[in-house]
Amino acid sequence: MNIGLVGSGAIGQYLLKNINGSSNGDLNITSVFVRNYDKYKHLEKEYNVELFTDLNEFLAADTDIIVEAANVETVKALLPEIIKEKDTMLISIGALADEALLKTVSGENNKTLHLPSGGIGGMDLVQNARALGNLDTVTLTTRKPAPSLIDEPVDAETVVFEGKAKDAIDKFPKNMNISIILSLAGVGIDKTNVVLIADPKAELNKHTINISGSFGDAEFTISSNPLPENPKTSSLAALSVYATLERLAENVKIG
Ligand SMILES: NC(=O)C1=CN([C@@H]2O[C@H](COP(=O)(O)OP(=O)(O)OC[C@H]3O[C@@H](n4cnc5c(N)ncnc54)[C@H](OP(=O)(O)O)[C@@H]3O)[C@@H](O)[C@H]2O)C=CC1
Ligand SMILES: O=C([O-])CC(=O)C(=O)O
Repeated sequence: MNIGLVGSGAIGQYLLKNINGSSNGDLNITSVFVRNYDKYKHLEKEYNVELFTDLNEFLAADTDIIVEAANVETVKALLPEIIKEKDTMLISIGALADEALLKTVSGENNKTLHLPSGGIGGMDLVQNARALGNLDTVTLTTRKPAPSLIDEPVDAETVVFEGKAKDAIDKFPKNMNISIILSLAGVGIDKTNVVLIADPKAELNKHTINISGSFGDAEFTISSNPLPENPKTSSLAALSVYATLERLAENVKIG
């Protein structure tokens, strides 16, 4: 499978290293879309990829899927064009809090949009629980090392946001993409509760999800190492893109 990558930061380079940098079955990143050619031209030789700065040329290249690992703004700007041409996988899922964009990309003539579970998991469970409309409450509590969330130092753990997912992603677009995948799987951006805690003692990104409905209730916690290249981002987020790509080719589907 030929992959076109948008964004070459912590997640993008993790994918390049683990897909092109190892002898890896069917996956191959062949094209990379960047906004600054000089900054990333070293990737061409390092990973045997072609760099593009023109979106039309990038989309015309021989790729089976586009994988985005850039940011929410880039998704808002580029996704409507990309999804007309190619199956696409997003990690900056927060862009889909924009209901007009979500409607545009869900259009009939579009290609398939894949949304990995990113820094969290259990999205199968959440979707099962809401299947007959009987999911009542969903709450995400995220605790991260304080510098990932706020610039000013704090001595004690501090709640920096408490409210609904639609406002969480507006205030923390680099940390709250998970609140939007959880909303899409569950009860929507207006009903999904979010608590965000900056913890000066934390070393891991810790996400606890509580749901309740007619099935019963569930609570699960993910503690993930931050990626060294971007500590805001959990290593599980990069793994989730990689593993979702691998699963595309499988004909036994789990979950
Ligand atoms: N869904 C989830 O669970 C999670 C989502 N994320 C999200 O994933 C995204 C990527 O994360 P991460 O790799 O850590 O971020 P980084 O900041 O490390 O990398 C972002 C990359 O995107 C590039 N980029 C930005 N704008 C554009 C553009 N217009 N065109 C092409 N490339 C662009 C940047 O290039 P440049 O050097 O030019 O700025 C950089 O290479 C972020 O939005 C992050 O918030 C992260 C963790 C979990
Ligand atoms: O990786 C994480 O822990 C979550 C994250 O940054 C996001 O959802 O934007």
